Amino acid sequence: MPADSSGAGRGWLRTVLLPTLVICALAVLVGIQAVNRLNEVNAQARRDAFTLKTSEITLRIEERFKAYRQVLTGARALFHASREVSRGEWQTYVDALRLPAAYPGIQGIGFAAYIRPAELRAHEENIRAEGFPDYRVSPPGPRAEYSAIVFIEPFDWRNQRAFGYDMLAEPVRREAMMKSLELGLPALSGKVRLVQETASVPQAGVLLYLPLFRQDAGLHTPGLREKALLGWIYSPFRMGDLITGTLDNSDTLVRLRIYDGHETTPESLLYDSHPERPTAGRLQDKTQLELDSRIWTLVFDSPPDRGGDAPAYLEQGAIVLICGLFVLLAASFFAARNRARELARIGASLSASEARYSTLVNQSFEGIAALDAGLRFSFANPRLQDLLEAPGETLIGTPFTRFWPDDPPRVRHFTQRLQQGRAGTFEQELLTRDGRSLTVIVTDSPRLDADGHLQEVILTLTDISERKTSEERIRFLASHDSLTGLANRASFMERMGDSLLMAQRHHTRLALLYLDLDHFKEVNDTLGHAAGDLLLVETARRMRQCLRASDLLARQGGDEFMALLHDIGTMNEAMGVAEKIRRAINTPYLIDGRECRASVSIGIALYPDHGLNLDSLARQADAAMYRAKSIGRNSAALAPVVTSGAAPPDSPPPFEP
Ligand SMILES: Nc1nc2c(ncn2[C@@H]2O[C@H](COP(=O)(O)OP(=O)(O)OP(=O)(O)O)[C@@H](O)[C@H]2O)c(=O)[nH]1
Repeated sequence: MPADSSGAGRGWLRTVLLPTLVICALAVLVGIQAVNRLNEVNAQARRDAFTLKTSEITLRIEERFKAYRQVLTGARALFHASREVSRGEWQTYVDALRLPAAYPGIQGIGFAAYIRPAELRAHEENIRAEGFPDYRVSPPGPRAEYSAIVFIEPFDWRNQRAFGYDMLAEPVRREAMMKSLELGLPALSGKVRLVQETASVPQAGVLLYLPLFRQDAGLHTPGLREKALLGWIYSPFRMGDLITGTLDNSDTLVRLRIYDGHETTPESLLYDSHPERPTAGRLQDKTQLELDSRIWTLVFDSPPDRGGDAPAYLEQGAIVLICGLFVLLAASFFAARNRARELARIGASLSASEARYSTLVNQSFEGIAALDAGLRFSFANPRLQDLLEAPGETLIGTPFTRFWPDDPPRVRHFTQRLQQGRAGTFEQELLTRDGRSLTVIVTDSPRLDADGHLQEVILTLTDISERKTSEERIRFLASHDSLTGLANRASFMERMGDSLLMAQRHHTRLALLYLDLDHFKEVNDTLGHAAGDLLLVETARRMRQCLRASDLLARQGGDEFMALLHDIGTMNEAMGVAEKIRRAINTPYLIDGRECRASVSIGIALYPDHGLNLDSLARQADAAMYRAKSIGRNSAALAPVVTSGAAPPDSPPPFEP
């Protein structure tokens, strides 16, 4: 992996993944806490609702018994009101109570008379005399005391099964009856099978007894109460009917089991609302209810779980979803923040880079420009504007080649090369807006689009005008005399070599002139060196004027000059040119406002008359010049004619002015 991509990867881990994982972990913790808390709250709410429901049911059973007790108390009042209660009155009273509708579960209201053994026979005869010839107290057999159900309304077939039944003969009933007698209060029996019970699935039964005493008897001791006892007003209850009638629809979801006493054994089970439920509910409540001297244990079980608590799971799911969304939001937030930071960093880097390049471009000593696809300026840095002497606003949109000298083939080649996307570097002469010429090195870099079309060209222009001038100057100085501008000796000799070759080929005559100013030292000494220079320049100019354009003139050094005359016909012709020069030099000068005079001594050597090569001709001309000096200066002298190897024409004597 490249270093920068691994660096970017580490940055992403640090700025996006890590904080997202932290948020994720926090979200999971918070989510777990929230789910746990929600579960606790839900469980507590269920517990509270369950407890409320069980309290409600307990209270309802208690209230129901209060009402039944009231019924018995009402019946006792009937006895007290009419000293002797007839069977008809009893029936009327019970009918008025509308038992099935108003008191569900109650099997009837009865009266069981208390019978001492001595009264048993009379009792049975009295009842038989009322129209029940088969009446007898059951079960039969001698006992210490008897009771017998004499009234039981409604007197239907079921209750008639209990008619004459001695409840004292049965221990459970007896216990309740004796308890009520002992206390003088209502007493509830334990679990019994009612005499009236005939169902194949019998319900457990209980009976509620209220003792009835003679009205005017003292009752403050058990003995007095026993003496005054007439019997018991009582009600038999079928537990199933009793409790089912007590509960409403919402109660039936709860499993209620009622046990007689403190034990919760199958034997003591009085009622089970849902015997089909094998297991205990998630919530269970147990409470003890004291009802008329009897303890009932009520066991409540919550409804069984049916695939969980849907609303709670929905809420937990919502919390998990919110946590997930929170994590996603956090991840996208950190990623977006990272992207924004990266963009800001790139933006800052681009700005810095742009500022850097802008400075470089604007301060560059090179001309820098951008051209559009039509090779028109779209940008030009200040240096280029200076070079072309054109401000930016006039430059933008102007074709680059407009600054070129008229050269259509060169412009065409340049354009084609760039359109092909080929970069190049070349030297180009430019004409500024003001017409000044300058030489630049152009480096171009074209940029093509994906389809290969030219989009832009970046140009760099380096002004080499000064360098070119210097080079030309150096080249010039290498071959010329700097004071007079004439060719120097080396250059002269080189060109003279060429001239000799031409003369050989074309059989023409050349004349080499050595010219030395006379007494030039005195000029320097009297007028000064600068004046001497001016005189040298002027003498050189006058010499040049005396020559044809094709003739060569050079300064050998000091006050010595050389001239090469081409196509010389005769020696006199050469002498004529020398004389012309002599006279021109001898014409007075005005140097620094002062008139002065000069003269020159000239030696002449002809090709091929006086020599066939450079050296011999130079020697001959030099010697002739010294001869001219020696004969008095301000004159020209011809070299002596050489007889061998040359074709000497006429050989004139030294020329005298
Ligand atoms: N002003 C000036 N003087 C120069 C230059 N080059 C050489 N000279 C002087 O020119 C003089 C040349 O002297 P010569 O040729 O030796 O002697 P002359 O005085 O000309 O006398 P003759 O040649 O014998 O007539 C010297 O005094 C040099 O110093 C120059 O470039 N400028």
